[in-house]
Amino acid sequence: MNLLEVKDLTITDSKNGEIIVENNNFILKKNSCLGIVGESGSGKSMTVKAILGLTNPWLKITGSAVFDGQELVGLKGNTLRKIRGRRICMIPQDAMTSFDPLYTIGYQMIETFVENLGLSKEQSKELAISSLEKMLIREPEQVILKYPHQLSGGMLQRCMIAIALAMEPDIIIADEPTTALDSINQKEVVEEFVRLRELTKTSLIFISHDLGVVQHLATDLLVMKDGICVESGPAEKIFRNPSDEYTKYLIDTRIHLTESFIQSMKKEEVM
Ligand SMILES: Nc1ncnc2c1ncn2[C@@H]1O[C@H](COP(=O)(O)OP(=O)(O)OP(=O)(O)O)[C@@H](O)[C@H]1O
Repeated sequence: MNLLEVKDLTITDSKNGEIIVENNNFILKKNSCLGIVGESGSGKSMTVKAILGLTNPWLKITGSAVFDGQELVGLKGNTLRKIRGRRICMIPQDAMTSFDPLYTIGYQMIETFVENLGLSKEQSKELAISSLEKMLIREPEQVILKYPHQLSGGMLQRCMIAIALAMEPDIIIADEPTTALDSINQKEVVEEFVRLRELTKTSLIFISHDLGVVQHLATDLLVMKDGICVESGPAEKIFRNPSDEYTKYLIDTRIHLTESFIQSMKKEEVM
């Protein structure tokens, strides 16, 4: 079943007439993961922000994005805010800036659950701890007492994923969630997303410029370049037999990078 159906989504900067994203089309099926890939500035973030009504007012959005039977393009105020908070959750690039430095992680998780799920403070605290446990975070009772600066970027990102998990949304959108992390934390966070997909029936849109990251998760792919979708379809098929030159380039660079990484690891082993 299609959960989100995007048709001819176009974003134009009304200040200068520049087209930022042109005629984007894709479908997110229930219980699937759509990977949106492409280099920086190709329009990946803009595409999802437009769907969620998070773009600046001078950007004109045309086309359609139907979520569970409801058109999102042109939807205003409270209705969209409710969908955004509860049914579609967005995990940002940098968790460090998403948490308020003045409050503990627990306080912020509890506030979110009280407000969005209508739970009591006590129930919200229990949910905070159990959702951190599901993300295999050790000593969650201690973690919720910490302030953001006392935790690593990877840990904060895992807390973000735990919040999204607890909200049980229909869709989680993760916008380059590993970009701000070092490679060890990146690997861990990707593993959390794999676990999240196994634990829940939540559908996922995972944005990344790194095909290697997406490869572990995506069931479907959308490849973007200069605001245009150059290729889309089942991930396995695209990885096996890409039809677009740019997709081929992305896959080749990825293979090259992986090979040089393996070679450098071998060298270190010899030394
Ligand atoms: N507020 C804005 N007004 C006008 N143009 C914008 C605005 N924000 C971004 N853009 C432009 O839109 C284009 C697409 O940006 P977008 O952030 O979607 O790219 P991206 O593929 O997500 O890149 P990244 O991986 O760096 O996040 C860029 O050329 C950018 O300069």
